[in-house]
Amino acid sequence: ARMLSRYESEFLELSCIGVGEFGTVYRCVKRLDGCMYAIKRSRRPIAGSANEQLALKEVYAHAVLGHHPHVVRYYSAWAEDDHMIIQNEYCDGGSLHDAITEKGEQGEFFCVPEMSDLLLQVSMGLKYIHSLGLVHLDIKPSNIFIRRRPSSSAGGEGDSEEEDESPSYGVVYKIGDLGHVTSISNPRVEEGDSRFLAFEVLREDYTHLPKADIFALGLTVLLAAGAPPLPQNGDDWHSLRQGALPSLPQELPAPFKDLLKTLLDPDPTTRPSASALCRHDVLRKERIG
Ligand SMILES: Cn1cc(CCO)c2c3c(c(-c4ccccc4Cl)cc21)C(=O)NC3=O
Repeated sequence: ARMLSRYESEFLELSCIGVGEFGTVYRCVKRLDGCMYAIKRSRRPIAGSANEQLALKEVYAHAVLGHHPHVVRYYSAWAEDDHMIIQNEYCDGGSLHDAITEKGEQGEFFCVPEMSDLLLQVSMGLKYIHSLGLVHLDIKPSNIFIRRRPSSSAGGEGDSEEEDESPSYGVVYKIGDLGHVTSISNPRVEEGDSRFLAFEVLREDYTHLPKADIFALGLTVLLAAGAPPLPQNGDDWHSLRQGALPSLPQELPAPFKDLLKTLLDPDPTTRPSASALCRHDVLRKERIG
């Protein structure tokens, strides 16, 4: 009988939750601990190819990034049967892209408190990534995953983190897909999705890379606000990078709209850092009493 692969012997595959050129993602139960994991299986990249670099960056980044409540947790990675396999935390709430699409189908979109919650949580994740000298470079709704915080859970992520772990909507956002992560100081930039790409990165100006993540986060929040799908190129692509906000199906209060404009400022130095966003009073949850 053929030797069972580690994947087959250690995990029970429950369902396929994503297919792309990156590979296939499955929802699995680990037989030993009975916990659920998201496992991505991709063809082993050609030795020495750009894809191999991307695959290695992802695992290196996860190894360095350790544990944070707003970064998808990494458990293991290995190669077998000509495949690369990475075992990550399973986020049961789908991606932010799914959430935006579902709302859009009902003619709904995120309200300002929900967008503030999203912006604050992802800023905390970016603050952590940037504090370790790394940048994500592919921030977008389909790379932000959701955990629906169980109302009264025994487990859940370690509440020991210093960050405020009491999400107002019972939703926890986590930054995932670290395939484009690179070092701030000596960057090897593999451009992410062009719809979220900051103009200065297209021009290969890598002097403010953390601000490229902030720009992509600004466009991500715009989509949550109900903005139409983003252009991949052309005049609309450029006008979004000259400070013009697209028309939104809701009137945003000035303080929030102005904050969003600073995230999308053509000048990266004007955009707030992730750390500044975490302290921003527009995002502070007013404490009751
Ligand atoms: C398509 N897709 C759907 C999901 C579940 C959302 O409810 C998902 C996850 C991940 C990933 C993922 C992304 C990039 C690299 C590795 C993985 Cl496992 C992809 C996912 C991941 O790392 N954790 C996930 O939950």
